[in-house]
Amino acid sequence: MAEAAEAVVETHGLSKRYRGGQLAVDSLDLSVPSGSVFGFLGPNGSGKTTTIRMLLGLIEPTGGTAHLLGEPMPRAANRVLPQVGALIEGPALYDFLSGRDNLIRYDAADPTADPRTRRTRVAEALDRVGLSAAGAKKAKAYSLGMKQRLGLAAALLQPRRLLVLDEPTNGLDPQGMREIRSLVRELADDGITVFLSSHLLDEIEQVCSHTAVMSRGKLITQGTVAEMSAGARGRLVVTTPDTAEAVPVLKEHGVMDVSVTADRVTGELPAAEPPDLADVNAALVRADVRVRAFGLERASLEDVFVALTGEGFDVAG
Ligand SMILES: Nc1ncnc2c1ncn2[C@@H]1O[C@H](COP(=O)(O)OP(=O)(O)OP(=O)(O)O)[C@@H](O)[C@H]1O
Repeated sequence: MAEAAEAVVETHGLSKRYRGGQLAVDSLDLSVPSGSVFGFLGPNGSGKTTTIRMLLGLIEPTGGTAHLLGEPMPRAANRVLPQVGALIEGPALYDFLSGRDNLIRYDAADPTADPRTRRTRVAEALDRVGLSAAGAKKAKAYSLGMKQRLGLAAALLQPRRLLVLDEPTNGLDPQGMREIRSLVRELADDGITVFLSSHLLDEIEQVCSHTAVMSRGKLITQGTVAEMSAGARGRLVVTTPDTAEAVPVLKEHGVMDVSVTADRVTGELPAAEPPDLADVNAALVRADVRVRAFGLERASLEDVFVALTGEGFDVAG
């Protein structure tokens, strides 16, 4: 029998009201299963960074509780944080030092790190993020993506149970994004739980097993990415040169919100008593609609977000 996975991050009623009066995080109940790649999704300003800062004990909550690796934060910070790697708002790097020397500085700043094994640890961390060959280059010659990978290497100098990454691909070009995403998958394969925030829906769909969706400081939903997309109904898509003839047939079968773009007619199936798709297809053929393709488009997380909030997902910024 499968046991419920232990929660690596658990919050109850976690809230933060900033001094200006703004309730940035409102009664958050979050549960991040061990071994997951957990995508913390929300538009800019929805409270993700504030939550991450509370989880890591960088700011005090104004309400509720947060547990990291089963221990209360910020009380147990000294015991917990050595097992947690974090990358928030890009790594602080010395531009005039090489990538390797930057890591040596990070390692030397850790009082628990044995100086005798420092060089090995640094070499292994560089190797893990694919920067061995570039290790001797000055950090100022690094691309943004390489700097971000160096930041990850710094977070991986010690064995970690949890990695917390705040918008790790923000500002990166597509190649840099791909590198970070595949690195995240590799780390998860090694058994590290990864908690990452993002305002990019497709990023969450590509790399995460689980997700929590935030809007205006509140948690809207959480669960596995697969369950969430399956829960939202996809749109019916008919590809045909006879769009004008297809529209009334779909409407007769209860399809709602029918719209036409080029040779595609799409519409939403009613939740109550959806028509049998075989009947809809047969009716199209009877009405001499020449059908090139017919099927349900998989629902995206964006559909889920829109269905739950009634708002568009603003990906600007
Ligand atoms: N130090 C602060 N003092 C007052 N208000 C703040 C502070 N930090 C954030 N806020 C406000 O709290 C809300 C949530 O911000 P937060 O940075 O947590 O959101 P976010 O989802 O991480 O967005 P982003 O991706 O833009 O960082 C915003 O309205 C923001 O303006």
